[in-house]
Amino acid sequence: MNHITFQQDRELDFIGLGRLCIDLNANEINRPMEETLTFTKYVGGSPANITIALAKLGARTGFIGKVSDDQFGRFIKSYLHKLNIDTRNVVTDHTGAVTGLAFTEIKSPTDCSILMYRNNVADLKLEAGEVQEDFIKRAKAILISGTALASSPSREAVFQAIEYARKHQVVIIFDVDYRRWTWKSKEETAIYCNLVAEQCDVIIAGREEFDVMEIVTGPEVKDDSATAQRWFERQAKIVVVKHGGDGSIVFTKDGGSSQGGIFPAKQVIKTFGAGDSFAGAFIYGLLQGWPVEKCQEFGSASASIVVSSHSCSDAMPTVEQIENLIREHRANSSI
Ligand SMILES: Nc1ncnc2c1ncn2[C@@H]1O[C@H](COP(=O)(O)OP(=O)(O)O)[C@@H](O)[C@H]1O
Ligand SMILES: O=C(O)C[C@@H](O)[C@H](O)C(=O)COP(=O)(O)O
Repeated sequence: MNHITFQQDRELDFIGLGRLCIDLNANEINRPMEETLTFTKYVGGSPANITIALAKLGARTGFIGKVSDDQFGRFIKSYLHKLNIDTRNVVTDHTGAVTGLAFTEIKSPTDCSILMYRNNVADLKLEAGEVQEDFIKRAKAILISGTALASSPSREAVFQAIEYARKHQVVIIFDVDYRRWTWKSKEETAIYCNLVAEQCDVIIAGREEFDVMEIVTGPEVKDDSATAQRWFERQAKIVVVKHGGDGSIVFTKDGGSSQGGIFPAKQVIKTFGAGDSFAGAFIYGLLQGWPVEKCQEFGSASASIVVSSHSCSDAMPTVEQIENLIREHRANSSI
């Protein structure tokens, strides 16, 4: 029991909506970008990573997005096919738009940053008329990535998807996924993210992301419990506040909360990807009907595996890998 009721008669467990991009992760780790010579190419984009995480855990998944009509767009689509992610609503752009690129700089395990190239990107060109109602109604849950709200027409496509999801009782999950380069101002981010969050059943964001959303609404004092309460007065049943290496707190509408720590990684390679792997495994747990504490533990263990790896998407773990890590951790803690 976890406060979320999924419609059981659905062909798909989960649909991700938003960007399908490329991550170019520095091969020479512990160096600044200026001195980096080579990169490895992976499928990336936060909602893509989350959907890939769920697919690797065995969920039946699909995606709504737009890719460029070039080698990168084709690489992304074929990667999704290999993981059995339904791409019937992944549209190909024909206006000359490009794939967003995220170059990652791994200066040290704790000092990582991302250089994003996002001019004229295909993902933000998804139009409301391209979102298929018939596809959304086949799913138990849909994830909205906040970055898809950064400009039109993708912004309207999100609102269209939410309309269809609500009409067909598809659980709506919002990952705020704030990438400041994509937005004109924090106020713009706050206004659109708040408009979406008030229609969502599950909201997942870092403390700093909630702070951005609270610029226009308050409160002045930043408090996780007060933040969650504000969304429980709307549609939300679960609010997750992420705190990086300090773990996370999951709040539920009935007044419950669960403070979760992390699974310390043996070797942290980089910190990005933690949020996406956490979200993927957490949502997987919700779909299984697990209590939120178990979903949170599963998410944290998944994040620990991804921060120990070079990639985000490729490194998303299987159920067995996560269970092994949790078992190992318990065995070590009881020594
Ligand atoms: N260095 C780390 N080692 C192990 N787990 C981590 C680490 N950093 C984050 N996590 C886990 O991943 C979750 C999400 O991380 P966070 O950094 O808050 O998200 P985001 O990547 O979206 O900013 C945390 O709540 C925690 O469980
Ligand atoms: O989201 C992007 O466009 C880049 C991602 O693919 C990248 O790997 C990343 O930053 C992961 O984000 P996080 O999980 O929020 O740390």
